[in-house]
Amino acid sequence: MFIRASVYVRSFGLQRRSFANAAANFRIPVIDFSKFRTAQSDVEKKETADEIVSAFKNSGFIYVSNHGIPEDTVSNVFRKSAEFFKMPTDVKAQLAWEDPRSNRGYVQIGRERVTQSADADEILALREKAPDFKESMEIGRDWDSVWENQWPEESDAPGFKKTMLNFFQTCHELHVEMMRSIALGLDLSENFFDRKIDQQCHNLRLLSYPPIKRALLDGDGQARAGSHSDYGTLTLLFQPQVGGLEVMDPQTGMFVPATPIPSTIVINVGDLLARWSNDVLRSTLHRVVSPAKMISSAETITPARQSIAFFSNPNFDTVIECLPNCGNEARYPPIDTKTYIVGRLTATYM
Ligand SMILES: O=C(O)CCC(=O)C(=O)O
Ligand SMILES: [Fe+2]
Repeated sequence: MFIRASVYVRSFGLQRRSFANAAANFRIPVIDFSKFRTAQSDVEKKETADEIVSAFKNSGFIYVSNHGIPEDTVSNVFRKSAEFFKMPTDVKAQLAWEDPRSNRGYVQIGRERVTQSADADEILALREKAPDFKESMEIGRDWDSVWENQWPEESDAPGFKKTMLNFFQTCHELHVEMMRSIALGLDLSENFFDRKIDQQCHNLRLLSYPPIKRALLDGDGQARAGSHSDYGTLTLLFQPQVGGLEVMDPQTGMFVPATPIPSTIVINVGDLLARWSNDVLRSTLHRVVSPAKMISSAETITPARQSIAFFSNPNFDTVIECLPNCGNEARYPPIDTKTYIVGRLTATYM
């Protein structure tokens, strides 16, 4: 099954215009992952793996249904996340994100400006002019020998830590299965990635986008999250019903809404997996803007939005170099995961 991309796209000035034909070929397919997990034969497994890899080659994004994470689990994580962000600002500020090598803690509105730019001055100018209008809480593996998570007091956020740690593990397990499907889809052995991704060097990000005047959000260059690609291997994105996520159609360069589909997870390829695959798999630009559907034409406030992103990474010491079956000539020199990820984070935070 394929979802038709909406006919609405935005120019950078964020006015809506209709490009029905131009956007018509862009598809984010819905993949039924139970067909992979419960496949009766290798042939059956490979069929789903091929579907996934084909989508990652084309759009870089898929919706995954029957992913195995119970709805209750996801709604509980959303609930605990909402409780966290409701804590007083000074309590959250004590948990502040401090170091890109740790990438853990609370990030207040305006500290991050995601962008494709690698130029420090340009990023600073963007951040001053139009910071991302969001706050986030970043959580890493809890047993790291150097970096500690910034947990709130149990009395301030009851059950928060336990919920998030369980969810971290759940997402890790799904990501391992996904990477197995990618291995098969690239004609590698199913367990090719297993030992390279087993140290859980991931980042669970809780996101909260406060209500904001639509006119402000639609201002020049302003967004809830500016146009960017993700850094790691795969991002598992749990979207709310409030829309706003848009994905760039690589053929036309236009952004199209990735309309929320209940019970699915949006999964996209990050830059490191694109690099690992010698650009066979696509890391696609995306952003979060005010949702396309207005409650009424008189609506002036964009409703609050919450989302949960699990950014999965290879082990920090895994060297990323051109995978087998991904072309004869490597486009990029080898790089270890830690150098790459910490470098990207250093550029986007202040
Ligand atoms: O909130 C969302 O839906 C997407 C967020 C995102 O793309 C990111 O944090 O990298
Ligand atoms: Fe993203």
